[in-house]
Amino acid sequence: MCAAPGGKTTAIAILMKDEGEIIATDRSHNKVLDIQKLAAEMGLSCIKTFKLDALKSVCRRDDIDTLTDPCCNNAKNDVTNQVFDSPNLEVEIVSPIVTEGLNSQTLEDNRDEKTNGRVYVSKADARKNMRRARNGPGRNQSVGGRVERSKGFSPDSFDRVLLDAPCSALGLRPRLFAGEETIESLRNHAKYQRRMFDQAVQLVRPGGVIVYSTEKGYYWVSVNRVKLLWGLVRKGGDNVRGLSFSKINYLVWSLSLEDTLMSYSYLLFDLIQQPRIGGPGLVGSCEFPDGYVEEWLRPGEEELVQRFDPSSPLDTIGFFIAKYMTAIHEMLEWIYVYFIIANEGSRQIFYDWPLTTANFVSASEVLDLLVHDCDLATFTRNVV
Ligand SMILES: C[S@@+](CC[C@H](N)C(=O)[O-])C[C@H]1O[C@@H](n2cnc3c(N)ncnc32)[C@H](O)[C@@H]1O
Repeated sequence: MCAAPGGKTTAIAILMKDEGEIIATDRSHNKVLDIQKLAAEMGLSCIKTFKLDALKSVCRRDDIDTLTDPCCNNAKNDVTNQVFDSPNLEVEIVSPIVTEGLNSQTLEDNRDEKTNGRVYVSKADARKNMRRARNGPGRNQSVGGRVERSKGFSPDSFDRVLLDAPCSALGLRPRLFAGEETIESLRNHAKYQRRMFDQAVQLVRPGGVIVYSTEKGYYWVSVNRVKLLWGLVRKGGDNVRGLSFSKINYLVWSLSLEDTLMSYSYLLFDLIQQPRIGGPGLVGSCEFPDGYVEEWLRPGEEELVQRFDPSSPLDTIGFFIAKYMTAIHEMLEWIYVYFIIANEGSRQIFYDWPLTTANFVSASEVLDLLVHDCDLATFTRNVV
């Protein structure tokens, strides 16, 4: 997910010796072309690319039920069948677009001379221009190409998911400190990334693996420094210099099952050890000026993630990686069960089940129930 321009995708394909199957998706049409181009340059053929908004990576249940969605017409088939046997995939042809130099000035440049220099741009065009400015034309700006647009994939249909979430670009060279973000924008960014993660959770099969990576400045900012920066924020307004509030620590926090969980899917995942090349994550919490407290990692969790700190002796950009494996992993015999209340179809209310030995049940029993949408009655009958 969020695969363009394809650096990690092609690296994975090489590790797989160009065997098996990799689905690489990105929401930007031109960037999907970049993945194709890179894969072709490297002579890799196991990569299939799609234009797909990561927030809509999972096809809707009614699409599965009504068999109308070409990508989801056979929920139990593997990815290959869902996607490539489908005759109805939409194919977009990109015509060459000239977007060189497109920036915030673009709207200004859209002046209609007949209106004496007054700017008239329809809202739709303005949005389109903004999108192009944000996504960029990609390296293939003068070359048209075919991009298949996916309508999403069935739940549980991937062995592994790499979500390389878009970042706020803080902590990236050359502009480590851009100072353009506001508290609100950073929080929204975190929510956006969390929604993507939620999709990844649904896509991966039980027992599968998710790797979440993002280029962030946040993780290399020490707790004290955050507090210091917040001091500056209070003084200087809403502009957070060089500081990006991020989501993965929050996710990890959720995954520690101490928070109200957004989705029961999180119950199924656990951080796992990984080859260590970066430093530990941040432990503690951060209080925002409005009183909101963001919890970071709990003691013991910091070694399960990797944080790359540009201010350390490592020659690195700010970066963060966490790897999750579903709790069905054989090493995990038990999981802590939360009550899931099927609140008229929505499973958003969670009640903590007191932590006693009696309340531990076999992971496979619970997972069987949780993975398949069960209602409270079934859950109670079978587990409680
Ligand atoms: C950090 S870059 C990915 C880098 C890539 N994984 C690599 O290693 O070459 C983030 C990507 O996320 C894409 N992106 C941003 N929002 C998206 C969304 N909602 N759905 C899909 N892709 C998105 C951007 O177009 C961008 O290509």
